[in-house]
Amino acid sequence: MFKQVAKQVATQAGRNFSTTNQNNYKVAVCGASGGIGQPLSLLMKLNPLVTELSLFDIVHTPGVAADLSHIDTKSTTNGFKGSEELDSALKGADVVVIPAGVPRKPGMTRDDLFNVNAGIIKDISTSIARQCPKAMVAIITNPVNTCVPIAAEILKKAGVYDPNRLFGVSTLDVVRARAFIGHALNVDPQKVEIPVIGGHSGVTILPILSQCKPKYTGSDADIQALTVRIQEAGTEVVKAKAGAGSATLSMAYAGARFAGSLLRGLNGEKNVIECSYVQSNVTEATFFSTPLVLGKNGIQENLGLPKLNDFEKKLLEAAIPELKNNIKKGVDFAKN
Ligand SMILES: NC(=O)C1=CN([C@@H]2O[C@H](COP(=O)(O)OP(=O)(O)OC[C@H]3O[C@@H](n4cnc5c(N)ncnc54)[C@H](O)[C@@H]3O)[C@@H](O)[C@H]2O)C=CC1
Ligand SMILES: O=C([O-])CC(=O)C(=O)O
Repeated sequence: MFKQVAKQVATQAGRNFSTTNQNNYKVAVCGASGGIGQPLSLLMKLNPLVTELSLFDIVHTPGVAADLSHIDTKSTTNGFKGSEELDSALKGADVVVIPAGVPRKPGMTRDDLFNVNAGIIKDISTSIARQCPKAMVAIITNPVNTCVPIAAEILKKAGVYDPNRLFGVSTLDVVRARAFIGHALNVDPQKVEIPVIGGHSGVTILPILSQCKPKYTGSDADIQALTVRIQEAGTEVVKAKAGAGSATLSMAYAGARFAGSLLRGLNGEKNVIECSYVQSNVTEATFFSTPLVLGKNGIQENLGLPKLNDFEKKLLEAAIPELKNNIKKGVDFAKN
């Protein structure tokens, strides 16, 4: 009877669920009081798969948690403040989303954030290894290209690293590509499908416009300009915010979409596909974003490189050395 009802609900929702759904997950947000953290936590509070929302930051989390806890959704919300409460915040989490750390100001590169943010990722990863070694970990903190290898090394040192459960969040690049293409083609951006592969900074961001659906019909000059706009979209926001930080609201949306996809995969939904920056043997770079099928154990299948045209092959060639440097910097930091 229960199975029948569950199947009916799944069919009504138009989704392909298995009938062994758990439907109750603990999500921890680290950096929950920040420009991304607050709206991201709000969106996670609205996710029906979440039953426990754990908010960690070094400031303000009691207030953020009290505020969100008055929303009439089923999840409980708890705030944890300061490094001494990090372990409690992460204990038993199924998904950990990390937007902790400093953002860019005009004139800075993402790599300029390394000195502050590398240590933050190291500390949070160390606690993850102790408190929720099986969690899906989604790193938003920049430089993503370097922070993900740092987390991998820390988890390796603790003997709990599972490359299928560690993700760099590059979803905002896909979200932006869909927005820009949708508006250029005058179609609903939600109907646009486009892989954005590589990493998450400048030339390492590779929008594969040749594989866009519906077909992107711009001229070669349009393709060149749109590619650069997607690669530099973060800087566009940093400049527009004029010293008040970088993308927060669009990132919260993108982060909630990615965390939501991790939860849907965990919950047995089929065909959940996202691009994300993960350990990879698809190219010479040992971390690389490609489309992934997400499932109960994280990455179920890496769908590999989409078909590339000559222009995109050149973009890939330019990205690899930069990515390799970014990755080495993270590995060296964590090893020493
Ligand atoms: N992956 C992506 O596509 C994007 C990444 N980002 C990155 O996300 C990060 C956060 O950006 P914003 O929210 O705008 O910054 P923010 O400064 O508004 O918030 C950061 C939060 O992290 C907290 N924090 C600092 N140290 C911490 C620690 N040790 N543990 C826990 N929390 C700590 C701060 O108290 C603050 O509440 C930045 O590194 C930024 O570059 C931003 C946009 C897009
Ligand atoms: O540009 C930044 O510093 C923040 C970021 O990663 C983005 O908006 O893509």
